[in-house]
Amino acid sequence: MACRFILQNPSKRKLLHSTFASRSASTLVLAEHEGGSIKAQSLSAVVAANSISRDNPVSLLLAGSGSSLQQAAEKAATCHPCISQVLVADSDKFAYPLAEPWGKLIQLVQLKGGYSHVIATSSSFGKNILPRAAALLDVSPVTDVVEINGPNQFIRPIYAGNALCTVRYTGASPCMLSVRSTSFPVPPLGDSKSDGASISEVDLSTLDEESIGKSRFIKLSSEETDRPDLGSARVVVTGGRALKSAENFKMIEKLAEKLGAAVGATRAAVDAGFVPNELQVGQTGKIVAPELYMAFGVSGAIQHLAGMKDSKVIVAVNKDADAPIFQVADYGLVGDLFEAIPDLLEKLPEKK
Ligand SMILES: Cc1cc2nc3c(=O)[nH]c(=O)nc-3n(C[C@H](O)[C@H](O)[C@H](O)COP(=O)(O)OP(=O)(O)OC[C@H]3O[C@@H](n4cnc5c(N)ncnc54)[C@H](O)[C@@H]3O)c2cc1C
Repeated sequence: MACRFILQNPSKRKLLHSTFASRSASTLVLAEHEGGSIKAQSLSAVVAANSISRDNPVSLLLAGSGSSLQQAAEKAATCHPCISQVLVADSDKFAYPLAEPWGKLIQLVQLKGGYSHVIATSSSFGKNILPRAAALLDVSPVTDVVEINGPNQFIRPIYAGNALCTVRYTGASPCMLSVRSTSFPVPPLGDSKSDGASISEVDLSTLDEESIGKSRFIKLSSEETDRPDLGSARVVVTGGRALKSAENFKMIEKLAEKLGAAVGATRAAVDAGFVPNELQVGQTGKIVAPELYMAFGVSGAIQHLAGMKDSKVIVAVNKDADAPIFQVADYGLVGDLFEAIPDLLEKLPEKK
């Protein structure tokens, strides 16, 4: 499969972009930050950027407002030797990741910096922002990349992860990519031997209210939890429809608590109202690849496997010996989860 473009006005495009093949690589990474630090997923995007070519200066774009943005920028400047500069867009307009202002920001930064590649993670942030920025830049993004083989060749899953497709990007610059963070291991923070990248403010004077768009942030509803983030947890405990009720699903939560794990769910469990949508793992949920994935009462439908089959060790408990989950499981127990989970809870030590 090749990415091709239908150019409505090719001469106009030439003003904005040099052709992809003629440029040496330089990459803009769109980074997310929280509590004064870069999110681990964004560090995966840096690792991905670094694998495009050896000589590939990486610029990190951070946007938001307040002191936590500046803290994140300072940490980002030393977090990986390939980062040559950190660009900071400090404005209330970027306090929340709305696609409209972010799209305009990326367009502004790209037109000034002329990057060959723009990379974000395939998180809800990247999925929201990248397509709008790509439309503004008149290019077609390559999404869900799991492997990078040079500046214009990428591997991405298709058919719910049942096949891998090699994409040769033949379009104009920038080549915009969203990458699966689970496929690009995160380096430890602060292990850079370099003195640190330069930090510069993005000149936002040309971004007026009108160009920013009409969307407004209203509110964010999120659950306060001490549990690790599902997308980056080392251990995930998932429950399926077999749990039967939200009350029973609490067993999964208790087990996760004892193991210091994140909680996951199948779509059937989410649709039945046992847990909120943000816990769904799979094709239309989160993609995870923890060191240990434990699945209780999960059949292993193809759409669920698409979100977890790259986990290092998979443990499945299902009373049906023919359940497809056992085809990907490293350890399987044919049995009743209503016996297995209480047994585990009893035998596991209390979390300190
Ligand atoms: C376009 C599309 C996108 C989708 N996206 C997703 C997605 O992102 N994520 C996702 O998960 N699904 C997704 N689905 C749905 C998917 O096809 C399955 O329907 C869903 O994953 C099934 O969830 P489940 O395994 O919990 O339920 P079921 O398939 O009903 O399986 C329940 C399992 O529990 C076992 N069981 C029952 N009782 C017990 C017990 N007491 N002890 C132990 N085992 C027991 C049964 O043997 C069975 O294997 C999608 C579907 C479509 C069409």
